[in-house]
Amino acid sequence: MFSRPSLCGTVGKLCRCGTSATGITTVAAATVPAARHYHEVVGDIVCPSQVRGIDHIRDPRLNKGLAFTLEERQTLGIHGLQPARFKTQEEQLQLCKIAVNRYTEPLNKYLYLSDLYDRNERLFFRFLSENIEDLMPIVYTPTVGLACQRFGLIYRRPHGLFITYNDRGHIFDVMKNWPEPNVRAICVTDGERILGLGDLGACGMGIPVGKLALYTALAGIKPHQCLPILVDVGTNNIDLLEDPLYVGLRQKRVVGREYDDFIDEFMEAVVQRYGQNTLIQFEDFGNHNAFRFLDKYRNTYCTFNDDIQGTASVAVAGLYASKRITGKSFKDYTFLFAGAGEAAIGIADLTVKAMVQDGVPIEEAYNRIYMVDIDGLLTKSRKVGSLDGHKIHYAKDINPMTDLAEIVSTIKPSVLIGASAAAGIFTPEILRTMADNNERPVVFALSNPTSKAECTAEDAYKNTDARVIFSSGSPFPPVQVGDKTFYPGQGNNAYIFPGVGLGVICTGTHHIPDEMFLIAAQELANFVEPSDIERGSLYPPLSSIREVSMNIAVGVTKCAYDRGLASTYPEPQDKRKWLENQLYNFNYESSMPATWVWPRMPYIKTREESPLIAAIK
Ligand SMILES: NC(=O)C1=CN([C@@H]2O[C@H](COP(=O)(O)OP(=O)(O)OC[C@H]3O[C@@H](n4cnc5c(N)ncnc54)[C@H](OP(=O)(O)O)[C@@H]3O)[C@@H](O)[C@H]2O)C=CC1
Ligand SMILES: CC(=O)C(=O)O
Ligand SMILES: [Mg+2]
Repeated sequence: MFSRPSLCGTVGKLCRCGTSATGITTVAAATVPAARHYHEVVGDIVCPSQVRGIDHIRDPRLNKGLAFTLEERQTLGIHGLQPARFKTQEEQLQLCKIAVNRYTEPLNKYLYLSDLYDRNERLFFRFLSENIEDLMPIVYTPTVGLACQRFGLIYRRPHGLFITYNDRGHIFDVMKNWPEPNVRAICVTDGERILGLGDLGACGMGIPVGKLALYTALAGIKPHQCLPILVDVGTNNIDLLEDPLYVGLRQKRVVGREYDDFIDEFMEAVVQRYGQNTLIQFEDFGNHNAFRFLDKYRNTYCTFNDDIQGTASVAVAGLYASKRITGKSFKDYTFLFAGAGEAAIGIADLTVKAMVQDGVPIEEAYNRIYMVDIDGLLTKSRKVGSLDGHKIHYAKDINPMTDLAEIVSTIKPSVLIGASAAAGIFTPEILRTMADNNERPVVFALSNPTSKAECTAEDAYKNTDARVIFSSGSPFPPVQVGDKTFYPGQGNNAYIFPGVGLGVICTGTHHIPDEMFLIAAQELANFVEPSDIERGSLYPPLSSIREVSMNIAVGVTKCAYDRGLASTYPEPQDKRKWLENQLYNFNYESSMPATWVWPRMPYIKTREESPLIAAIK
């Protein structure tokens, strides 16, 4: 149980369930109004028996499908509303598998899962968490990109909050309409840079919904503690503005002072509604805003930018793991980034930190990193203004070059990292040059979705005599070269943000230092087994990502207490166990009231009276 004052909530009446706030005290708690307990069908402690009849089945948080026992069906007044058969959650999971596999189109699988989420929350999350290799590509990249592009067509029910520019001055009031009182983690986007697909405006909502589904599925953070938000300030995507199916504000993006004031108000409203330590994950904002907001809010709010910091962490983990194959240390690497935006700069900055930690002097670390943006190599001779922000650190005193193939031939990088959203720019020629210059070239094609990757896994292996150490942002199928099959790993921030999120919200961390992302990178790299490397992957299999998330959360928790950033006290001794005790229960719980029952229909046999019913678990 997280250390927050309102642990249970039934609509509008003071709680008489006897539940008390946890004995753990937190600084955050002091900022929240005095603990008042309400019973609601929301949050952590629900009193399921208070929602009876068909409403019980219609509530996805209470619904268990055919797993309601005879006693529960009697007690809840739902007897007869379902067929006679009883099914365990395990049987239901088997059915889900059959059902989702009936669809061949990924978008139809996405819709099936979305319906399941609306119907039966625990079944959805258990299904997702136990089948992550098959289902992550559906709820996340690449299919979530398609779902965003078709958002106006497929939108059905609210999975998050839309706050539009018309709500300025009233954002707190809009936030009050979200029914959950105990949100701990928000993922927010303004839809300006959705994956590598550009400005999708309000259709970008699919991204925070998908990210937060992974918070639960991969790190066990309770779903009611997660809130996806789309701040709708318009879109500059002309196709969307002209599309009759577009569901967002039909106007150009609000910019400048008005936009900044709006985001300021949003941040303040989050704190007012949910407390100072509410985690706010910025996702898929445009480049020019992403860095500004990170700099502006990182020391005053509990916030991080996933595209900058989460991506940095997963990529640096891959670099750590690559050293085990190349046998080199960071000081022997030369890095070339195709892209100099959120992801690339984030990775470069954290790589510098990792190199410095490995004993490389900071100037030497910067010297080892070359970057290319849309205008070519970052050089000192560039016009003033074209080296804005963080780019300046990586500009080199060499002749300008614009052709990536020429740059690769000249710089001779040992590591080539793509985060450009420019599909196919790692041409066969470039990959062959990487192989000519390195015994084991390292190539990351991190852009999402699959259609935006700098190269395919197949191209990477086939143009390097299969010597490449490869990873990609979106999943690629295994590649067969000769008699060997390679299983490329997925260099995606999904390995990082759920574990960081768990550690941060459990500890009530005030703000999140970069150090936590370096710790996360090291935890992830430590989890990589020789067998993963052997099969061609720099990352552990997705099926073990829940264990990875827990290790990351433990590392983040230690850091939060060591650095005095935690506000949940007392400090737990056994941090892993303490974290585990706060996780979501993916299994159905009893729907029977603890102390009293409605009279059962007298002609129905009880478990004891009927051997048939007694056999049902
Ligand atoms: N795998 C993962 O976990 C993640 C992957 N990504 C992916 O990375 C990609 C980029 O995202 P992000 O960094 O946020 O976007 P940004 O818009 O911040 O950065 C894109 C960068 O690519 C540069 N660029 C564009 N076209 C080319 C080109 N043809 N050659 C060289 N450079 C080019 C841009 O140049 P300029 O600066 O001049 O505009 C810019 O520096 C997206 O596809 C995104 O999905 C992002 C986050 C996480
Ligand atoms: C993975 C991710 O965050 C992105 O592509 O934007
Ligand atoms: Mg992103």
